[in-house]
Amino acid sequence: MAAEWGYSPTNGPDVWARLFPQAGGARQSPVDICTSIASSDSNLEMKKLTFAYESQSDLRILNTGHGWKVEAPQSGSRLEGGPLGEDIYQLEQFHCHWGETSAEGSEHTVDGRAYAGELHLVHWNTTKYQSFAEAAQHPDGLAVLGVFFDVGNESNDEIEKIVSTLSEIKFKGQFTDIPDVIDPTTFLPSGLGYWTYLGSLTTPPCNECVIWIVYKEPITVTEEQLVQFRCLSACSGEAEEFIVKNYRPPQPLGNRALRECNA
Ligand SMILES: Cc1ccn(O)c(=O)c1
Ligand SMILES: [Zn+2]
Repeated sequence: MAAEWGYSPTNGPDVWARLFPQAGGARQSPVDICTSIASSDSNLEMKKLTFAYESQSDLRILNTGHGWKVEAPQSGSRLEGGPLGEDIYQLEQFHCHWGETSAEGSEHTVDGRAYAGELHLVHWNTTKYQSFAEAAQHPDGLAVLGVFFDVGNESNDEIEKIVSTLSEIKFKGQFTDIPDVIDPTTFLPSGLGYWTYLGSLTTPPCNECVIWIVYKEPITVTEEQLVQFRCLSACSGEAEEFIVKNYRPPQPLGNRALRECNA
């Protein structure tokens, strides 16, 4: 039975490549965003990144054993423009990465600085591919919007809708429906400037199929909300092994272009 990957010293990011060869590739994510080498590109300003999401209720949230994930296949959603060429990408799911304390937790870092967490809105290329699974096999198959979390005093109402369900999915494999209406647009910061580069999934099998779009401006969550994330269990049974961290550290950017758009 393949060893279960995770984030501990014996099954974490340092050893993923043994079981998942792509994890050792040259186009891996996350990366440290070195702002001094980010190049602005007028094409990104001209072809504005646009998104349109539906508000949905009864979305299913599950405990994957590596965190929470909201399944949000939205045939009516559209992410296009910016670095996405002529293709239209559709929302599939969103989830989050966090750390043991709020001093860490994001996957991407900015000039070496980590944020307290990072939300990923995962989309797939419906112009070229017939399914999410097929898209994940191609270099332009997925587009992931990354949004950093800063810790502040105001609770994030949309994140609170997620937090309020976590007691029902304490154990790996459990799922429930989020009764509240979720509007993914509310997860996005007010300032829409972003960095973009070609990368990968940040969890095994680490397919090199993602066009990353990481917003510069963080959104705010509270420490209490992050504490609730850390109470999820990585196990399905009684043995409680809390998911206190589920972020992959930055990988080499290599000779990849890092572009920015100050929308
Ligand atoms: C599809 C996928 C899987 C894992 N992660 O972390 C992502 O951000 C996207
Ligand atoms: Zn992710």
